[in-house]
Amino acid sequence: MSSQRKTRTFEKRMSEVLGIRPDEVESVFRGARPTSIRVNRLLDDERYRETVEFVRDKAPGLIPVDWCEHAFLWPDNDGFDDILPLAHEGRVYLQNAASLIPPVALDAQPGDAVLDIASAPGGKAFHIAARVGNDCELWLNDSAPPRARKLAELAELYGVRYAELTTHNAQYIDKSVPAERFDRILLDVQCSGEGRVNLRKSDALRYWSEERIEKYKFLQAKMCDAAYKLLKPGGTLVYSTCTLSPEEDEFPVNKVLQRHSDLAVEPLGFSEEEFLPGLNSWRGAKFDKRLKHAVRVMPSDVFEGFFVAKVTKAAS
Ligand SMILES: C[S@@+](CC[C@H](N)C(=O)[O-])C[C@H]1O[C@@H](n2cnc3c(N)ncnc32)[C@H](O)[C@@H]1O
Repeated sequence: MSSQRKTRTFEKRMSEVLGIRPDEVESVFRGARPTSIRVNRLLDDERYRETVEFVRDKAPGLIPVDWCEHAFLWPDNDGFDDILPLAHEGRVYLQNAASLIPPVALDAQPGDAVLDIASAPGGKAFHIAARVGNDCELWLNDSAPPRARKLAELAELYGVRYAELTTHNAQYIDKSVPAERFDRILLDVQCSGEGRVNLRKSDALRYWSEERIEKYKFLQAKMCDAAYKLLKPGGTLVYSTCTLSPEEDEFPVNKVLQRHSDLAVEPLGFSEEEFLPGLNSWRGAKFDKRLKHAVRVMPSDVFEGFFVAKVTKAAS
């Protein structure tokens, strides 16, 4: 497909998904989304305080995130060169603010058994560990061995303790890991990445296609089903993507809701103006009404496009 035709296909799809005109899509997907800063709460108290003071001094435009402790929006990314070395020392984690949502939604508690099924490079897993001061039994998994090795290095840098690091394929992970083992599971899957598309770049859609979306859709549904089996009764599963196509967002969650009657979709409990409810239909497919509690993050000057659903399993 020519790149112009691909761009038109993308614009048409995103205009339908976001409820905007095709000619408005370019302005939504026009830009570099700034990184946010999460100060690593696993640092000792003094180093933590020093780090907060340093970043606030070098980046006076920081805005604390009211639903996420130790994190700041950084709209202008002013002072970036001063702050970047802190990331190389494990003192801050730099990522788009949308990536702060899943660990907060997961809300792991001290002592929980937690599995992050697609962990690398580790931003969300490290955030989960930091929220409970390493007081959880954290299992990390990523099917790509080189990425898993990097994850192990970064976990050490950020002072994150984990119980296991495995390289299972998420869609079959239930064959290797005991059933009903975890209180909390994060499934932050590989996706078509539409939330990160910057249409100003000539190769922005190089890896994007509707065929790829169809392929991911079935894989992601299998991953959700495998994750369901590993979740304890009373446990919480957070499913997230950095994409906006309903095939990769509502569809896999809808499938797992259809298959298992003991699941519910919970509201996240915090919000931003970019947070929109999950869809209840898409191109003829109807979704479970409870998916309105899922959150689609509209791309903005702060957030990348993102999707998060918080699913709970009834206690037995
Ligand atoms: C969106 S990234 C995860 C980002 C990570 N959660 C974080 O916060 O840093 C998706 C990850 O899934 C891994 N992956 C891809 N296919 C997989 C599969 N079938 N099973 C498990 N992991 C997979 C990729 O190697 C990649 O690291």
